[in-house]
Amino acid sequence: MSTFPVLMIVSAVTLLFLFRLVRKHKRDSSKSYPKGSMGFLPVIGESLSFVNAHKANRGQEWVEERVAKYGPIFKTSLMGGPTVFITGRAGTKFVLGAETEVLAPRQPFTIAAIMGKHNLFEVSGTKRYKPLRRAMMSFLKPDILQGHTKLMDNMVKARIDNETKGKDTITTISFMKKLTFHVASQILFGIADDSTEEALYKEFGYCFEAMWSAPFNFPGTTFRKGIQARKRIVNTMLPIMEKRKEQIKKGTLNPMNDVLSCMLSLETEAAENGDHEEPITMNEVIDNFVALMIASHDSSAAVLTWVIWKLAKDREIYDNVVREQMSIIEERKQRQEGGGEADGLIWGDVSKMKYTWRVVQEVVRVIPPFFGSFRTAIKDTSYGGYDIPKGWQVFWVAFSTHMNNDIFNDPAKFDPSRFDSKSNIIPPYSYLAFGAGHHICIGLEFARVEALVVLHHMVTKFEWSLVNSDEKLTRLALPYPEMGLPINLISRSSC
Ligand code: HEM
Repeated sequence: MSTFPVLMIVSAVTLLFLFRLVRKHKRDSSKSYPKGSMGFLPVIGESLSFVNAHKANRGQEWVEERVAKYGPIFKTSLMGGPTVFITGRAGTKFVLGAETEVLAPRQPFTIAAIMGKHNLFEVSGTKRYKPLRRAMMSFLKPDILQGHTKLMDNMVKARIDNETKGKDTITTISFMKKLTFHVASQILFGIADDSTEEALYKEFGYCFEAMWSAPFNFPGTTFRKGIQARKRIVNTMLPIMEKRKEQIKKGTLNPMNDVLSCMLSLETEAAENGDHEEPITMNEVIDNFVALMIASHDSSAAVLTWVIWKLAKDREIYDNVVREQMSIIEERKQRQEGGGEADGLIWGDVSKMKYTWRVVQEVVRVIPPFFGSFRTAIKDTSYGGYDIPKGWQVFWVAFSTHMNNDIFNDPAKFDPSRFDSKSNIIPPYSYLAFGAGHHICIGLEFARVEALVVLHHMVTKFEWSLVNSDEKLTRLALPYPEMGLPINLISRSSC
């Protein structure tokens, strides 16, 4: 065969390639990208240096170094992709207030694989986001949660009594993880059977580890163990969900019983009514069960652990919290004597725990459970004079407003009174412990009630001291005490 046609084809392809390259270069050189370093290694970029700094609780320094060098908007390469960090209140407002059609939350590969492709974080920016969020919110709104306060109170009290019986030391993080998992299982998901809860607790433990592991799906890897655990979770939950769907259909189960039933009832209703909105599918319910369990219990456990730490460190704050909680007990006694509500906390009691809640808010201002999080540009966009091309990641950072002197006066000082809304107004997009804008945490009210109920029982039952007074903070995604925060418990009856 003559070589001429082959040469012609090769030349044409080469010319086309060169033409495209020049066009791309021209296009790119007309763009203005933020300053910054993409690291030396392709794909890895600056991921290792960021993750190491983050783990050692030097994430803030890592960001501040780059802000000093490149400005409040800088580029880097993280988790396999070009990433723009946007700091400060106006920048945070841009990121968190952006429509999901422009910037959508997307999780790194390992997290998305564990939570499933239909989870709320992954589907934002698609038409499935709104019906799913609505289904969850129908249970998580305050007027529905009110009805569950008593049950939560009984459950928390019983679990704390049981888990501390005969013990004078507990490891706070594992104690709180089990407690918040228990509350989430029963109240959020209606799982009342202890052995199912225990089995799920173990499986979710593998899932957590896998979410932050290297994405290698080979036998024996942490990621593979998480994927297998997820499969077992699905196998455990599917028959439970099928049974519950039947009960809702027959009218023997109130769909407002828990968030899982809310999602299942929408599936049932939409399927029966032939609604034009596509019904929520079983796959969507299961993925969002996994995502909600992960979103709900670990963050609450981390927050409670740091509040316990703070209360052990700061006697004045601790005394103020104790005073408020003891007054709730006093009021309850008076209520009972007057023939009112029987034993136990009710919604009205929780609403009075204003100081304790301000302490929690201040703890998560100083130690935000989420350092920040990713968005992905769904289309080309720009901010602050810089272009952000489609596909690039954008990262918002909580401390950049939490530690800003212009927003929080003397930000290094621990001062719960900043959250007293009568004397202070915190500008929008400044306090980011629970996010802000379109994706603000839907579990905030649940987390608030849970934290207050747990703290009520802890401070009215015990005094405590830290086993290691200088325990360090380490971060995976969430902030954990390096040694799990062991504390010595002294029962109040023996104080
Ligand atoms: C103290 C505990 C909690 C903290 C600190 C927390 C924090 C956050 C933050 C910072 C976000 C925003 C993430 C972003 O914009 O990228 C968020 C979103 C979310 N949280 Fe929470 N959360 C907590 C408890 C809960 C609970 C109890 C639930 C469920 C019952 C929950 C469910 C969610 C969901 C589903 C979203 C995504 C909302 C959306 O994209 O529309 N969280 N949370």
